Parts: sequence; C-alpha cells; structure tokens
Amino acid sequence: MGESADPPFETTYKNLFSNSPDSTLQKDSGPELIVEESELPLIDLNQLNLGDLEKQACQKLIAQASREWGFFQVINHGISRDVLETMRAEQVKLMKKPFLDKTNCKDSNLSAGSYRWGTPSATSLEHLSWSEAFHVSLTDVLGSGGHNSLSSRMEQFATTVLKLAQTLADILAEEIGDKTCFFKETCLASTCYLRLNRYPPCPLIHPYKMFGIIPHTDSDFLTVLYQDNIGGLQLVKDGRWIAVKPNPQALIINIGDLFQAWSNNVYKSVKHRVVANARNERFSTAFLFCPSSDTVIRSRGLYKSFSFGEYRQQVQQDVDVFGHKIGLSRFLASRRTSAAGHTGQPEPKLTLLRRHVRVFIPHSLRPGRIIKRRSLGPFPTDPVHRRGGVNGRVNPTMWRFVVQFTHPVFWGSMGKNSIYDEKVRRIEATIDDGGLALKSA
Ligand SMILES: O=C(O)CCC(=O)C(=O)O
Ligand SMILES: [Fe+2]
Repeated sequence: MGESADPPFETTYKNLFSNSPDSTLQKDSGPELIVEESELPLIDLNQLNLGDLEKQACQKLIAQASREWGFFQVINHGISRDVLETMRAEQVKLMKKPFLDKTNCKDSNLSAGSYRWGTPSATSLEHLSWSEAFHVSLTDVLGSGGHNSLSSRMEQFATTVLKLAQTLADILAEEIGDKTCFFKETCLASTCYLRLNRYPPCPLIHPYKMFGIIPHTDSDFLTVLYQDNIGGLQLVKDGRWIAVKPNPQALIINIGDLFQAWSNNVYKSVKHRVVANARNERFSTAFLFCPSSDTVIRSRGLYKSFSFGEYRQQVQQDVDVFGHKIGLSRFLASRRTSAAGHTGQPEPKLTLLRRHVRVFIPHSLRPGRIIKRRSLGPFPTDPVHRRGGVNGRVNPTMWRFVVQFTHPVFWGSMGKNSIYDEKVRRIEATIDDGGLALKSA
C-alpha cells in the first residue's frame, strides 16, 4: 500500500461501508438522482477585445450567466494551451507519487497540511468525498524562481489566471453599477489559492454511488476551473442537478459565496458536486479568487459585514461541529429579508404582494416521488398540508422548493427564483409590508 498513489479510502472508511445499507444513499441528495446533461452558457471572451458594442454585449452575458446560473464557461480566455497543459502535467506527476509521500508533502516544497483526502468528518457515505487534493496558498509558490518545476508551473498558471479572474470580477461589479478597484486592491496573487484535485477511480460505485466531492459552494469570490474531459461535475439549476459536459477549449467560472454577499444576492453561489467515476481517474485544477483575511465584505443590506477571515473561521467551526458547512446564511442581516430594497439601486416603488410570489416544488429529481410541478396555493403555504398533485411518498424531512418572484423589480435582490433546500418539517411563508419572510420550523 505504501507505494500506491491512491489514498486508503476503503480501509479508512470501512465502517461507513459496512454500516451503509444500499438504502443509505437513496436520499434526495444522493448522486444516483437523474441529472440532465447540459451545456453551460458559453462566452467568447474575444468579444471583449472588439468594438464597444461587442464588449458590452459580452459583459451582459457574463452578468446574466452569473445571475441565472452562477456558472459559465469561457473560451478565448487568454490562457495559453501551453500554460494549461504544463500545469496539468506537473499536477499529474505530483498526484502519481506514493500516497505516503503526498501526506508528508515530500519533495513538493508545499506546506505541511496542504494535502487533503477523503472527508475526516464523514459519518455516512453520502458525506464522503472520494478525492484527494493539494490546497495550495499561492504565498507558497510565488517567487519560486523556477527552482522546482511544480512551483514555477503553479506560479505561471496562477498569475495568468489571476488576471482573468480580476477582469471578470471587475465586469461583474460594473454590471451592478459599481466600477471599483476593490478586487485589484484586495485579491492579489498572494491571497489566492490553487486546488489541485484528483478523483481516483471508485471501484465501489455499485452498489454504493459515491461523490468525488460532496455538494458544496465555494467560499471565495469566484473560481476558475480547468477540468479534463472525463466529466462528473454537476451543479444545481432551478432545483435540478445538471451535469456539465466537458469542453476542452473552455475554462469554467463559478461565483463563490463572497461575490454572492458582495452583490447582495444578485450573483449566485450555487451548489455543485462531482460524482465519482468507476473506471477513470479525473483531474481538475481550481483557482480560488480570494481576498486577504482582513478584507471586509460589505453587502448592501442582506448580509452583515464580515471579514474573509471570519467567514473561513465560521465555515471551519461549522464543519467541526455539524460535519458540514453552513455558509452564507450564517451572516444574514436577519432571517427576515425584504425582497424590495436591497438591490443597491433606487428603492423600487412596488410593494411585494401575494400575486408577485409563486411558491412551488420543482420537478422531482426522483421519478415516482414528486411527480408534478404545480403552484402551491393559496399563499402562505405549508407543504406538509399541501394540496394534490404531489405524490405522498416525498421524503417528509427534505423539501426543495422555489420561491419565484413574478415581477422583475424584485429580481435584483432575490433573483427570479430563490431556491430553498431545507431539512425542515414545515415551511411558513408570509408577506407583509413589502417583505417576504420564510420561516423553517
Ligand atoms: O473538480 C471539479 O470539477 C470541481 C472542483 C471543486 O468544486 C472545488 O475544488 O471546489
Ligand atoms: Fe467547488
């Protein structure tokens, strides 16, 4: 085993396997759910170098994808094939080293603790990530001067991708009316991270269907992802899991929690995951666009101001205490959010009324469970005592529902569709004096 590259998943987590009947992974969140394969929005960044009209159109597409998907792909992104491929070759070389060398960070000049694998806090198979990663602070590799080809490739990759990330962040800020130097001043090469991911083949895929990375959102402003062509990345769109079809020309961009807070929920940090592959190993390289720890993220009302350091500390504490990240909802200014008035734009003159909101349970991801999409009415609604159209065998402790704002004036702060995915027994929604309150009981 000492010479094997793969982490000892099966021996380390053997209790989880022996305690997990097949049914353990049959919950709503399991990777066996039916997913649709779909093309993410694909944006040609070459448009930014053409005339004003093309540039503006391209900026609008970037903002639209970030509002509606939280994810998009870019081509003609300015990162050369050579930079991408040499980075990947070094990553593969590093990951092929014996497991014990990786745990000791031997030969790689990386800080102790940068190598991670599995999920130490997992209490069941659905919490286990069948993957390994080097999570690298760029301070470890900057100025390495080429004495180690891994460090110099990471430095070259990161400094090039940083410019792309800054360009995208500036565009996203401008599109919500905030032309700013904030990102250039706070997100520097020295404050960003690289995650070198490897997903070993998972021979246990049947009967256990495993995650390569469990569902999560990223705790950064945005992530630039370079993946190989194996596939497995999935994200939530309108309450459904969508499988991303790899495009070898494209880099994937996704909005992280900090941008969602900074934009007051205009841009969405959406849940994503990777499903394990029984036969093929998979590699991906993620560039995490982060500010320094003391940078304060100010939202325009929906969230309290918090520093990036505080955010990370809270995430870590929640993982330690609850076994999973809770994320941005920890920092809501209040549980009661006003749909009108936090857009950073002039206060809309429209009061939120019952007819501006539609609550529904989206199409089931599990055939035979929730079978119909229909409005639950009248509002306020309580899905436990829901009306007809929904199959009674729906898991009573997991509700995934959508609050849809039918008038665009509310979309700025809440988005057209706000998706709630809660482990609750009862959901109450009330509207009064222009605000929407969702209460989980
Ligand atoms: O490997 C992928 O496709 C996604 C990786 C990811 O989500 C992450 O590193 O945060
Ligand atoms: Fe991620």
